[in-house]
Amino acid sequence: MGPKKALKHRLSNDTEREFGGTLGAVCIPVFLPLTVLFLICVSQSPEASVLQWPPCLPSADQLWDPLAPILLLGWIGLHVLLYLLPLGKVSDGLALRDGSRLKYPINGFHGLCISAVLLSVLLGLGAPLGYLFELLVPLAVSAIAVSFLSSVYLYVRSFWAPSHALALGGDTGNPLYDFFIGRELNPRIGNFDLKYFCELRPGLIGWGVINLGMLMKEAELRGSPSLSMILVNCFQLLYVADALWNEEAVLTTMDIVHDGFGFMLVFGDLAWVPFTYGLQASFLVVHPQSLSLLTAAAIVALNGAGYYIFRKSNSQKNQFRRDPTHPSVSGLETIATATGKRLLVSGWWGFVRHPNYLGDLLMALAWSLPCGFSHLLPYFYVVYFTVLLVHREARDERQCRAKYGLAWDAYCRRVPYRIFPYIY
Ligand SMILES: NC(=O)C1=CN([C@@H]2O[C@H](COP(=O)(O)OP(=O)(O)OC[C@H]3O[C@@H](n4cnc5c(N)ncnc54)[C@H](OP(=O)(O)O)[C@@H]3O)[C@@H](O)[C@H]2O)C=CC1
Ligand SMILES: CC(C)CCC[C@@H](C)[C@H]1CC=C2C3=C(CC[C@@]21C)[C@@]1(C)CC[C@H](O)C(C)(C)[C@@H]1CC3
Repeated sequence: MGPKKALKHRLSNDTEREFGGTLGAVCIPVFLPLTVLFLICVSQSPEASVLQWPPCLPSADQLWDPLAPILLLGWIGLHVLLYLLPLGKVSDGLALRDGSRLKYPINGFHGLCISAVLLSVLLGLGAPLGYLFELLVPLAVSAIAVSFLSSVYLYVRSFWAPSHALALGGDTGNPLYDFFIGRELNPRIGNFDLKYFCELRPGLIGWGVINLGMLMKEAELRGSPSLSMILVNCFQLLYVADALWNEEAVLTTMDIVHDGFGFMLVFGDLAWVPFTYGLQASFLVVHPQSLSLLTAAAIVALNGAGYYIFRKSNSQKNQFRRDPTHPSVSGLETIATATGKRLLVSGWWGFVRHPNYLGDLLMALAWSLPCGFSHLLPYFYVVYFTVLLVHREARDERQCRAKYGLAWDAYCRRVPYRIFPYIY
């Protein structure tokens, strides 16, 4: 067997399959879109019960509104234009397997600001943003349809990509699994990077706009937005703005460096994030909560603590990976690995092995608490996110052990807890 054939053979047979392998790849694309529709429906129903039987699902006539695909495609089109604007700097991604580095525009925050200005103009002209509440289900249906169509396009075009441009785990030869997990690592049309574009722009900023729509709806119904709604909007907008302000850091995340671009990420970016991450806001439209100033202050403090840990730890690692001699990280204790890269064992990364996940989870809790304790639905994000991050931590751990071998074991002995100190 020639070396090329041998590599293909190894990838088809030995590649460890993620997310339950073929079964997961068949079930997730059916189950998760239904979950999105179910959760929106529950959040808008008077009972808001996730345990209700039969489960709450929108009726056929609620699924479609011709305005939804127009708004969605217009929104994506706007962000394509904003991505192409020659604003901000251009940054290099990490080195690819063939040694080359791709170039990425760092202008997502400009995109957010321009979207905010356009939205303010529309609101000034009397655009009924609160109508997004009624449009949520048809918009989600359109986003799901766009995710499926885009994933088919990505799968088909990946057969024209050279083998070094494929994700290591995405070329197993099983069409269902490869469609789901993504074959091509960095699919591009010219210089336009499809994965990088979807990761931070239409879905993430769309999430902020949907939240604002829920706030306007609440103001329409009750005269003014509630303190709970304001907190949820501010916390989640801070998260979105932070991601775009630190856009360059996304170039070193697992999604960009390691994962192929297939259904999982396309759907995650375009449908899952905008329509499930802000469920607290649509819940609050129908289920108003009263919040004392003291409770609100405690929740703000929790979100602040979570944000501080999340931001500081992500920035520390990013700085260390980009320039380990920088004064802010040069004094930290590290251990050497056989790859030449070093691992931090003091500072945030000496506290637990994933301090950034800890901060993210504290914020997730702070986003749900303004909704009170009467229903489970607002806590969906905390539960889902805990599962996602525990699973993600295990994937990362496997990859780091394969990459760093004994040095990774030494790091684990030195920093025994993964996410929660003394617990996990
Ligand atoms: N809101 C959401 O839905 C989601 C949010 N997130 C957030 O995204 C952020 C990024 O997360 P993610 O991409 O999963 O991974 P991380 O940013 O945690 O990166 C993991 C990588 O960091 C490097 N690393 C690990 N330990 C050390 C160390 N001690 N010293 C130096 N480098 C180390 C390794 O890569 P290498 O050594 O190769 O550099 C490892 O593969 C997190 O804050 C997370 O909470 C993530 C998923 C979903
Ligand atoms: C559909 C499945 C259940 C799972 C899909 C997972 C995706 C939704 C997430 C995988 C990694 C993500 C990241 C962010 C959003 C969610 C997805 C796409 C992120 C952009 C959120 C903002 C953060 O600041 C970040 C660090 C930039 C995140 C990067 C990872």
